[in-house]
Amino acid sequence: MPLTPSATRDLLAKLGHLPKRFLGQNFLVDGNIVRKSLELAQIAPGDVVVEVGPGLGTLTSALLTDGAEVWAVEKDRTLHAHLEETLVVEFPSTFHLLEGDAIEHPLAALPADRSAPFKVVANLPYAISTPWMDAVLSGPLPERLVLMLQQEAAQRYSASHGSKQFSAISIFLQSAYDIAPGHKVASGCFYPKPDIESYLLHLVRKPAPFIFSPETKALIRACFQQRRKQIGSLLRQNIADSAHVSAWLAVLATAGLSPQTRPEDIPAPLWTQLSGTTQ
Ligand SMILES: C[S@@+](CC[C@H](N)C(=O)[O-])C[C@H]1O[C@@H](n2cnc3c(N)ncnc32)[C@H](O)[C@@H]1O
Repeated sequence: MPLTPSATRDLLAKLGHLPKRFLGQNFLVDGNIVRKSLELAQIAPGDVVVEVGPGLGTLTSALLTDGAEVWAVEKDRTLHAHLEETLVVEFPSTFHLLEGDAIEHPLAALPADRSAPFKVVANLPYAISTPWMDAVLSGPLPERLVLMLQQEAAQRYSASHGSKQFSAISIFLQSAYDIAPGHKVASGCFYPKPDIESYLLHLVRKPAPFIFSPETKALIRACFQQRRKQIGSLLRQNIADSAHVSAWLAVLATAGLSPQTRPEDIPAPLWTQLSGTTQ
């Protein structure tokens, strides 16, 4: 698989394919980043791995060569066809490739009987990273994820309460995963070079991960859409049952937080307790 900008350019020319910006087609061309991704994911022979957007197959071929069983979903028809003719032929029993959208198939159609345990390794198309992550957090949960992300998304996912980046996705993610400090990745590691900063983030599932119900997720999202408002009025505005509102406020009071607190100042672990009061 191509690992230099010129080899990538040549392969794209051979395929008659121009990288599509709207599909986030910035292909990895740096062997160190590929190795680092596999190392962080602790890939061992026999591991089941989901990949979103295999593209020209750079990460995919390293995963397959290291003995992983890969389930991948690629939206681009030309790239999907190229992989069908190359890696699917080379690894017929360990490479499972789906042509489709990762938002509809966040785990690349990984069957339930192959999903315990599994990992995710992906150089994500940046436009879908948060909706895809949100879909993955509905479970079954990967034990480990190594993700190439836009720096801004990586900061949002790992943000602490009290910061501007702290948001609903920070809460959902941090309630299920421990997030290791990420690595900044230079734009020269991709072809074509992206005009945004990239970050390699590494997430490890918590021993007792918390999955929010769809109703509680919607409520938390509604609170963060008006993040400058006070939690007391946000709860009254979004919950019809006043007993629920009182129960949530009582949990906050136990933690020393008043109804005047803003959503961004409530720590992630408290939101999981608040969630319990609605069930
Ligand atoms: C950043 S590139 C990564 C390519 C390759 N994995 C690499 O590291 O070189 C993102 C890939 O995701 C694919 N893609 C974009 N949107 C997608 C979607 N909604 N579902 C599945 N694949 C998608 C693109 O076609 C592209 O191949």
